[in-house]
Amino acid sequence: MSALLEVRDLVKTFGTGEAATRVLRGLSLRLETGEMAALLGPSGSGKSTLLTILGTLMKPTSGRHVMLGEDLIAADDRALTEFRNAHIGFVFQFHNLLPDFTALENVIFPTAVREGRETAPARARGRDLLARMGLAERINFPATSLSGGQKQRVAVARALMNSPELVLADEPTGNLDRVSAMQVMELITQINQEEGTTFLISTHDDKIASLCRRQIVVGDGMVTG
Ligand SMILES: Nc1ncnc2c1ncn2[C@@H]1O[C@H](COP(=O)(O)OP(=O)(O)OP(=O)(O)O)[C@@H](O)[C@H]1O
Repeated sequence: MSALLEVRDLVKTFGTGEAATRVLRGLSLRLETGEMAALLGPSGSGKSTLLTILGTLMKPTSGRHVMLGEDLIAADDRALTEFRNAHIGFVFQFHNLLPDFTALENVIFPTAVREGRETAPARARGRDLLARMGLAERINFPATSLSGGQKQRVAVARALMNSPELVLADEPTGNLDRVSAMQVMELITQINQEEGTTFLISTHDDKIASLCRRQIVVGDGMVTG
């Protein structure tokens, strides 16, 4: 395996002066290509902050951040947006689907916006991903008519649309019942194994974490295990 990304000595401080909160305190982490890792740690330990930085949605106060050989600290906003669109997918606890759009429209919408139109290859990729998520029968159903677990599977398909090397998932099963959570994890595992997509999944659930080959524990703003 080779390094997909590495962060070193990450510090993130929110606010200034007496109100300053140092959330990350010199965190270092390396993720190899093809890993499937759980991100664990108590509430407030900095998991979401770390995922936001790894997703290039926010820069750290200081530290190094390299992914696919690119120095993301030096990159400007435009370069970061391009990098993120090409290489990183996101799944959140709340799926954020557009309620009046169908499952397929939700999956291809971000790509269609970026490309300025809906292309036939994008529709084909969207259909294929939804079929792999077990949603072949639901492709043209509006998002509102889907169950919580089905919506989250649409969100996973959306994250995979551009074949990202890295998917960051912030408590993707936090809002699901056990059966739906396991289905989502099975599909993630399958994509990880078949396509070599790297997943970093934050969770409070030990059962979910145990399905990942690696467990990364964050405590007090650093990796503790
Ligand atoms: N934009 C912000 N401004 C100020 N403080 C923030 C901001 N974002 C996060 N924090 C603080 O940083 C700390 C870590 O938050 P973060 O959401 O990263 O933790 P977490 O480990 O993901 O927690 P949880 O498991 O509850 O989701 C918290 O104390 C939070 O209040």
